[in-house]
Amino acid sequence: MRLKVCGVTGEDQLRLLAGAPVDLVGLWYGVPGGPADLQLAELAHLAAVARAVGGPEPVLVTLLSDPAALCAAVAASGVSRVQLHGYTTPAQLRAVRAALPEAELLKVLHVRQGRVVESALLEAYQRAGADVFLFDSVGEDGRIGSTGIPLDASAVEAVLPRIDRPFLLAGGVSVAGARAHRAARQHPRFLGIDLDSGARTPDGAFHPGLIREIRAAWQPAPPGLAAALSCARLPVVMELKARSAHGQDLFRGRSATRLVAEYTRAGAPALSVVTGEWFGGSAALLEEVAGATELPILVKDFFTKERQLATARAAGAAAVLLTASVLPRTVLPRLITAALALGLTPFVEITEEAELAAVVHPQACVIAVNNKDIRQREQGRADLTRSLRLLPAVTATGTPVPVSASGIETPQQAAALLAAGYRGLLIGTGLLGSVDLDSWSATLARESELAR
Ligand SMILES: O=C(O)c1ccccc1NCC(=O)[C@H](O)[C@H](O)COP(=O)(O)O
Repeated sequence: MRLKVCGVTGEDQLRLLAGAPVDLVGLWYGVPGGPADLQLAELAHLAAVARAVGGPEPVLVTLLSDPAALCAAVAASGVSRVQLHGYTTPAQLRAVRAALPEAELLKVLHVRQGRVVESALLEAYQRAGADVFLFDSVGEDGRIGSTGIPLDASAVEAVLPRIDRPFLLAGGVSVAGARAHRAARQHPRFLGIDLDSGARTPDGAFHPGLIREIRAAWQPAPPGLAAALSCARLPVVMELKARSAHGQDLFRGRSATRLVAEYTRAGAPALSVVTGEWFGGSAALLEEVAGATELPILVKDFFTKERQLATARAAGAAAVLLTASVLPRTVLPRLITAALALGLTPFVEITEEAELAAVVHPQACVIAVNNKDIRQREQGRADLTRSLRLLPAVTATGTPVPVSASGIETPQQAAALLAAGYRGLLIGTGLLGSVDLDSWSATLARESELAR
């Protein structure tokens, strides 16, 4: 993720920011009346200092859209990134592109009253040669640039499907604001954030500590479930399930937040949260877990409708359980497609080979074999040989990460399933019941190493 700080006016600020986690600094030029507007000579001087201190790279931030004036500023300052902050038209941007073929052009998209003002022109800006988009909020009075007003997340998300350029987010960027922009931060084209007021103390001075905190809060979440399992040393989705199928309390007085911390320390690449009521789950449990982690979260519930998937997505799910044995053959494909459209990984659980016939887009799904049977409310014994039997059929679908789920109690059983060819495991009761989670995962790591 890249972090840009805007409105730098002095050498001392540049030197301070050179020691902070900042990638780009915005130097204002051609912003009449703007509090940080610079004369051409000042712009050239600060750009030279920025290069000399070897810190963040300068960006020329301007309301100008006249190609000749912009060429002169670029020539005088040597700054090759130009942020067109005004209501530049696609035709003007095309002319700037022609005049500055080597420059990186950042086009600002203004968000006002819940919508992107330039929404109808997005494709035209892309065709005209914009390299990067930067979403920024507009004041009630029409004021633009460093307004300090939090950016409207839903206005941004509404246009993201039409954007094929990287994008930055600006407008009142703060630690607290990161949560609202979770979906945008996870978008593959998310490039970073741009801050001004959020980077300063009340007296207007830049504060590296604040910048560091904001950077940490906005860092995009790790990759989705399949990628997280593929890269993990211990590819175990660690589950938070409040009660067993027999009503036994599995949390034993531990809060969800504490369990998240323990699982994270034990090396979990992803978490599963059972929200289903049978297992003592709830939306509040998911909310607590989502607030305590940036790991991908699988939500386990009986999803039967598209709108339930959207609710799970909004609550922080990265993946959703779709249980093939309880969903009608016509419904499963629809839910898989809907989940994918929402940016969710379908975690499709099967218990028989025949259930695979209804799994569409298997390459985009994580397919898991459940060793228990949900139709018996998981009250029967687990059968791990089912996983071994069904592995060839699951692998043949092309799913990137075959998973074995449920009833895995010991690290030795887990290691044997990985050695057999499973790329991921899902474990709840075995981990929640273990007296020493760190030693459970260390044993699994050792056993897996030996099995290799
Ligand atoms: O399997 C389902 O359809 C289901 C639906 C709603 C809530 C929970 C559901 N299954 C429970 C589980 O999947 C298990 O908790 C999970 O596989 C872990 O099992 P275990 O390691 O044996 O606790």
